[in-house]
Amino acid sequence: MQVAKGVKLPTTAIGCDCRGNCLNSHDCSCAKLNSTDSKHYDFPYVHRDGGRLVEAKAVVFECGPKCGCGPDCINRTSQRGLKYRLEVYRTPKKGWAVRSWDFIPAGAPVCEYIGVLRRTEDLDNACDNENNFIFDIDCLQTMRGLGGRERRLRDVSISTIYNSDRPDDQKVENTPDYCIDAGAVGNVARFINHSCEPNLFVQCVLSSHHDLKLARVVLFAADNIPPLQELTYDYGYELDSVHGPDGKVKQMVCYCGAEGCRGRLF
Ligand SMILES: C[S@@+](CC[C@H](N)C(=O)[O-])C[C@H]1O[C@@H](n2cnc3c(N)ncnc32)[C@H](O)[C@@H]1O
Repeated sequence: MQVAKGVKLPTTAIGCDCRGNCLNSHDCSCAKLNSTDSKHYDFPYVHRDGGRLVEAKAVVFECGPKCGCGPDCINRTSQRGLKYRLEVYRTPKKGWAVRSWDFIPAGAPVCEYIGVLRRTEDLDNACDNENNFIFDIDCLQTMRGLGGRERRLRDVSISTIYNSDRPDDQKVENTPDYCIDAGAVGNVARFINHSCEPNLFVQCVLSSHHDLKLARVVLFAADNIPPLQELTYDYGYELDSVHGPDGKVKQMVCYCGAEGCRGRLF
Protein backbone atom coordinates (compact mmCIF):
# COMPACT_ATOMS: atom_id res chain seq x y z
CA MET A 1 0.00 0.00 0.00
CA GLN A 2 1.30 3.48 -0.80
CA VAL A 3 0.57 6.37 1.49
CA ALA A 4 -0.23 9.81 0.09
CA LYS A 5 1.26 13.03 1.46
CA GLY A 6 -0.73 14.28 4.43
CA VAL A 7 -1.68 10.83 5.69
CA LYS A 8 -0.04 10.04 8.98
CA LEU A 9 -0.05 6.37 9.80
CA PRO A 10 -1.13 5.53 13.37
CA THR A 11 1.26 4.21 15.99
CA THR A 12 1.86 0.48 15.75
CA ALA A 13 -0.27 -1.46 18.22
CA ILE A 14 1.54 -3.18 21.08
CA GLY A 15 0.10 -6.59 20.18
CA CYS A 16 0.07 -9.90 22.00
CA ASP A 17 2.90 -11.63 23.78
CA CYS A 18 2.21 -15.12 22.45
CA ARG A 19 5.16 -17.12 21.10
CA GLY A 20 5.30 -19.17 17.88
CA ASN A 21 1.62 -19.30 16.96
CA CYS A 22 -1.26 -17.90 18.95
CA LEU A 23 -2.97 -21.02 20.25
CA ASN A 24 -5.01 -19.99 23.26
CA SER A 25 -7.59 -17.30 22.60
CA HIS A 26 -7.85 -16.60 26.33
CA ASP A 27 -4.15 -15.68 26.47
CA CYS A 28 -3.93 -13.75 23.21
CA SER A 29 -4.73 -10.05 23.65
CA CYS A 30 -5.46 -9.71 19.90
CA ALA A 31 -7.98 -12.56 19.95
CA LYS A 32 -9.69 -10.94 22.93
CA LEU A 33 -10.34 -7.76 20.94
CA ASN A 34 -12.53 -9.76 18.59
CA SER A 35 -14.96 -10.88 21.23
CA THR A 36 -18.05 -9.28 22.72
CA ASP A 37 -18.31 -11.82 25.49
CA SER A 38 -15.52 -11.57 28.07
CA LYS A 39 -15.96 -15.26 28.97
CA HIS A 40 -15.75 -16.64 25.45
CA TYR A 41 -12.76 -15.35 23.58
CA ASP A 42 -12.10 -16.89 20.21
CA PHE A 43 -9.96 -16.36 17.16
CA PRO A 44 -11.92 -14.91 14.24
CA TYR A 45 -10.58 -17.68 12.00
CA VAL A 46 -10.72 -21.46 11.99
CA HIS A 47 -7.79 -23.46 10.64
CA ARG A 48 -9.69 -25.23 7.81
CA ASP A 49 -8.32 -24.60 4.31
CA GLY A 50 -5.51 -22.43 5.62
CA GLY A 51 -7.81 -20.13 7.56
CA ARG A 52 -11.45 -19.21 7.11
CA LEU A 53 -13.28 -16.34 8.75
CA VAL A 54 -16.00 -17.70 11.02
CA GLU A 55 -18.34 -14.74 10.57
CA ALA A 56 -18.28 -11.21 9.19
CA LYS A 57 -17.57 -8.54 11.81
CA ALA A 58 -17.51 -4.77 12.02
CA VAL A 59 -13.76 -5.20 12.16
CA VAL A 60 -11.41 -8.14 12.61
CA PHE A 61 -8.40 -7.65 14.89
CA GLU A 62 -5.42 -9.63 13.65
CA CYS A 63 -1.95 -9.98 15.11
CA GLY A 64 0.55 -7.42 13.86
CA PRO A 65 4.22 -6.39 13.66
CA LYS A 66 4.77 -6.06 17.41
CA CYS A 67 3.07 -9.33 18.36
CA GLY A 68 5.20 -12.15 19.69
CA CYS A 69 3.76 -14.73 17.28
CA GLY A 70 5.16 -15.67 13.88
CA PRO A 71 3.89 -15.38 10.28
CA ASP A 72 2.01 -18.70 10.41
CA CYS A 73 -0.25 -17.59 13.28
CA ILE A 74 -3.94 -18.28 12.53
CA ASN A 75 -4.70 -14.71 13.52
CA ARG A 76 -2.75 -13.40 10.51
CA THR A 77 -4.89 -15.21 7.96
CA SER A 78 -5.58 -12.18 5.75
CA GLN A 79 -1.91 -11.19 5.67
CA ARG A 80 -0.59 -14.12 3.69
CA GLY A 81 -1.16 -12.77 0.18
CA LEU A 82 -2.94 -14.36 -2.75
CA LYS A 83 -3.71 -18.05 -2.36
CA TYR A 84 -5.89 -18.61 -5.41
CA ARG A 85 -4.97 -18.22 -9.07
CA LEU A 86 -6.92 -15.14 -10.07
CA GLU A 87 -7.43 -14.16 -13.70
CA VAL A 88 -8.35 -10.74 -15.04
CA TYR A 89 -10.51 -11.20 -18.13
CA ARG A 90 -12.63 -9.09 -20.44
CA THR A 91 -16.45 -9.01 -20.25
CA PRO A 92 -18.82 -7.75 -22.97
CA LYS A 93 -20.47 -5.00 -20.87
CA LYS A 94 -18.46 -4.37 -17.68
CA GLY A 95 -14.92 -4.02 -18.96
CA TRP A 96 -12.38 -6.10 -17.05
CA ALA A 97 -13.46 -8.63 -14.43
CA VAL A 98 -11.83 -11.20 -12.14
CA ARG A 99 -12.34 -14.93 -11.67
CA SER A 100 -10.45 -17.68 -9.91
CA TRP A 101 -9.08 -20.82 -11.54
CA ASP A 102 -9.35 -22.53 -8.17
CA PHE A 103 -12.30 -23.39 -5.95
CA ILE A 104 -12.58 -20.84 -3.10
CA PRO A 105 -14.22 -22.00 0.13
CA ALA A 106 -16.66 -19.74 1.98
CA GLY A 107 -14.90 -17.54 4.53
CA ALA A 108 -11.51 -17.64 2.79
CA PRO A 109 -9.69 -14.33 2.23
CA VAL A 110 -9.41 -13.69 -1.51
CA CYS A 111 -7.49 -10.42 -1.79
CA GLU A 112 -6.91 -7.10 -0.13
CA TYR A 113 -7.97 -3.84 -1.82
CA ILE A 114 -4.63 -2.13 -2.47
CA GLY A 115 -3.84 1.36 -3.74
CA VAL A 116 -2.80 4.73 -2.36
CA LEU A 117 -4.13 5.68 1.07
CA ARG A 118 -5.52 9.19 0.71
CA ARG A 119 -7.49 11.67 2.71
CA THR A 120 -10.99 11.85 1.19
CA GLU A 121 -10.89 15.65 1.28
CA ASP A 122 -7.78 15.67 -0.93
CA LEU A 123 -9.64 13.57 -3.45
CA ASP A 124 -12.60 15.94 -3.44
CA ASN A 125 -10.25 18.85 -3.99
CA ALA A 126 -8.81 17.12 -7.00
CA CYS A 127 -12.35 16.86 -8.48
CA ASP A 128 -11.46 13.35 -9.47
CA ASN A 129 -14.97 12.36 -10.47
CA GLU A 130 -13.97 9.92 -13.15
CA ASN A 131 -11.80 7.77 -10.91
CA ASN A 132 -13.74 4.50 -10.68
CA PHE A 133 -11.22 2.89 -8.36
CA ILE A 134 -11.83 4.66 -5.05
CA PHE A 135 -12.70 2.58 -2.01
CA ASP A 136 -13.93 4.58 0.98
CA ILE A 137 -12.72 3.12 4.27
CA ASP A 138 -15.94 3.03 6.23
CA CYS A 139 -16.17 0.03 8.51
CA LEU A 140 -19.55 0.87 9.96
CA GLN A 141 -21.14 1.38 6.56
CA THR A 142 -19.52 -1.78 5.31
CA MET A 143 -20.92 -3.73 8.20
CA ARG A 144 -24.43 -2.35 8.06
CA GLY A 145 -24.62 -3.10 4.37
CA LEU A 146 -27.34 -1.78 2.19
CA GLY A 147 -30.48 -3.89 2.27
CA GLY A 148 -28.61 -6.84 3.73
CA ARG A 149 -26.03 -6.91 1.00
CA GLU A 150 -23.90 -9.47 2.73
CA ARG A 151 -25.60 -12.77 3.26
CA ARG A 152 -23.41 -13.96 6.09
CA LEU A 153 -24.06 -10.94 8.27
CA ARG A 154 -27.42 -12.04 9.59
CA ASP A 155 -26.36 -12.95 13.11
CA VAL A 156 -23.67 -10.36 13.58
CA SER A 157 -23.85 -7.31 15.81
CA ILE A 158 -22.19 -4.06 14.81
CA SER A 159 -22.07 -2.76 18.33
CA THR A 160 -18.91 -4.47 19.52
CA ILE A 161 -16.19 -2.32 18.03
CA TYR A 162 -17.93 0.94 18.81
CA ASN A 163 -18.12 0.35 22.55
CA SER A 164 -16.05 2.88 24.44
CA ASP A 165 -14.06 0.46 26.59
CA ARG A 166 -11.27 -0.02 24.06
CA PRO A 167 -8.24 2.24 24.32
CA ASP A 168 -7.98 3.08 20.63
CA ASP A 169 -11.69 3.23 19.97
CA GLN A 170 -12.82 5.72 17.35
CA LYS A 171 -15.92 7.88 17.16
CA VAL A 172 -18.33 6.99 14.36
CA GLU A 173 -18.70 9.77 11.85
CA ASN A 174 -20.72 10.03 8.70
CA THR A 175 -18.06 10.77 6.10
CA PRO A 176 -15.08 8.49 5.81
CA ASP A 177 -11.85 10.41 6.32
CA TYR A 178 -9.70 8.12 4.23
CA CYS A 179 -9.98 6.09 1.08
CA ILE A 180 -7.91 3.70 -0.97
CA ASP A 181 -7.27 5.07 -4.44
CA ALA A 182 -6.46 2.28 -6.89
CA GLY A 183 -6.64 4.59 -9.91
CA ALA A 184 -2.93 4.55 -10.68
CA VAL A 185 -1.53 2.03 -8.20
CA GLY A 186 -3.31 -1.14 -7.20
CA ASN A 187 -3.67 -4.89 -7.40
CA VAL A 188 -6.18 -7.35 -8.84
CA ALA A 189 -8.93 -6.10 -6.50
CA ARG A 190 -9.32 -2.97 -8.63
CA PHE A 191 -10.74 -5.13 -11.44
CA ILE A 192 -13.44 -6.81 -9.34
CA ASN A 193 -16.90 -5.71 -10.43
CA HIS A 194 -20.05 -4.98 -8.50
CA SER A 195 -22.94 -7.42 -8.18
CA CYS A 196 -26.27 -7.01 -6.43
CA GLU A 197 -25.88 -10.67 -5.39
CA PRO A 198 -22.14 -10.94 -4.81
CA ASN A 199 -20.01 -13.92 -3.90
CA LEU A 200 -17.45 -11.84 -1.94
CA PHE A 201 -17.91 -9.50 1.00
CA VAL A 202 -15.86 -6.64 2.33
CA GLN A 203 -14.22 -7.07 5.72
CA CYS A 204 -12.33 -4.34 7.56
CA VAL A 205 -9.21 -5.71 9.23
CA LEU A 206 -6.88 -4.08 11.77
CA SER A 207 -3.45 -5.64 12.14
CA SER A 208 -0.62 -3.13 12.54
CA HIS A 209 -2.65 -0.45 14.33
CA HIS A 210 -6.12 0.04 15.81
CA ASP A 211 -7.40 3.05 13.89
CA LEU A 212 -10.70 2.12 12.25
CA LYS A 213 -10.43 5.01 9.85
CA LEU A 214 -7.39 3.42 8.28
CA ALA A 215 -8.47 -0.20 8.45
CA ARG A 216 -7.31 -2.63 5.78
CA VAL A 217 -10.03 -3.66 3.36
CA VAL A 218 -10.06 -7.37 2.59
CA LEU A 219 -12.44 -9.26 0.32
CA PHE A 220 -13.59 -12.64 1.62
CA ALA A 221 -15.62 -15.41 -0.04
CA ALA A 222 -19.27 -15.19 1.03
CA ASP A 223 -20.03 -18.62 -0.45
CA ASN A 224 -18.21 -21.61 -1.81
CA ILE A 225 -17.12 -20.24 -5.19
CA PRO A 226 -16.59 -22.69 -8.06
CA PRO A 227 -13.66 -22.12 -10.45
CA LEU A 228 -14.23 -19.55 -13.23
CA GLN A 229 -17.26 -17.90 -11.61
CA GLU A 230 -16.85 -14.12 -11.76
CA LEU A 231 -15.79 -12.68 -8.39
CA THR A 232 -17.94 -9.74 -7.29
CA TYR A 233 -18.77 -7.70 -4.23
CA ASP A 234 -21.46 -5.13 -3.52
CA TYR A 235 -20.03 -1.66 -4.06
CA GLY A 236 -22.63 -0.46 -1.58
CA TYR A 237 -23.77 2.71 -3.30
CA GLU A 238 -27.10 4.06 -2.25
CA LEU A 239 -29.15 4.85 -5.35
CA ASP A 240 -29.04 8.57 -6.31
CA SER A 241 -26.19 9.21 -3.87
CA VAL A 242 -23.56 10.02 -6.51
CA HIS A 243 -23.40 13.52 -7.98
CA GLY A 244 -21.47 14.87 -10.94
CA PRO A 245 -19.37 18.08 -10.94
CA ASP A 246 -22.52 19.96 -12.00
CA GLY A 247 -24.28 18.79 -8.83
CA LYS A 248 -26.70 16.59 -10.75
CA VAL A 249 -27.37 13.01 -9.69
CA LYS A 250 -25.28 10.54 -11.64
CA GLN A 251 -26.57 7.12 -12.57
CA MET A 252 -24.84 3.97 -13.75
CA VAL A 253 -26.63 0.95 -15.18
CA CYS A 254 -25.79 -2.35 -13.52
CA TYR A 255 -25.01 -5.32 -15.71
CA CYS A 256 -24.44 -7.81 -12.91
CA GLY A 257 -27.18 -10.07 -14.28
CA ALA A 258 -28.35 -11.22 -10.84
CA GLU A 259 -31.99 -12.16 -10.42
CA GLY A 260 -32.36 -9.50 -7.74
CA CYS A 261 -30.37 -6.83 -9.61
CA ARG A 262 -31.32 -3.29 -8.55
CA GLY A 263 -30.81 -2.11 -12.12
CA ARG A 264 -28.22 0.50 -11.23
CA LEU A 265 -24.92 0.67 -9.37
CA PHE A 266 -25.87 4.16 -8.24
C1 LIG B 1 -13.40 -0.89 -9.80
S1 LIG B 1 -13.79 -0.85 -11.49
C2 LIG B 1 -13.96 -2.57 -11.85
C3 LIG B 1 -13.13 -2.95 -13.06
C4 LIG B 1 -13.65 -2.43 -14.36
N1 LIG B 1 -14.65 -3.31 -14.90
C5 LIG B 1 -12.54 -2.20 -15.35
O1 LIG B 1 -12.65 -2.61 -16.50
O2 LIG B 1 -11.52 -1.60 -14.98
C6 LIG B 1 -15.43 -0.23 -11.42
C7 LIG B 1 -16.06 0.05 -12.75
O3 LIG B 1 -16.39 -1.17 -13.41
C8 LIG B 1 -17.66 -1.07 -14.04
N2 LIG B 1 -18.59 -1.99 -13.37
C9 LIG B 1 -18.36 -2.69 -12.25
N3 LIG B 1 -19.42 -3.45 -11.93
C10 LIG B 1 -20.35 -3.20 -12.85
C11 LIG B 1 -21.67 -3.67 -13.03
N4 LIG B 1 -22.24 -4.54 -12.24
N5 LIG B 1 -22.37 -3.19 -14.10
C12 LIG B 1 -21.80 -2.29 -14.92
N6 LIG B 1 -20.56 -1.81 -14.82
C13 LIG B 1 -19.84 -2.27 -13.78
C14 LIG B 1 -18.10 0.36 -13.88
O4 LIG B 1 -17.62 1.09 -14.97
C15 LIG B 1 -17.38 0.77 -12.63
O5 LIG B 1 -17.20 2.16 -12.54
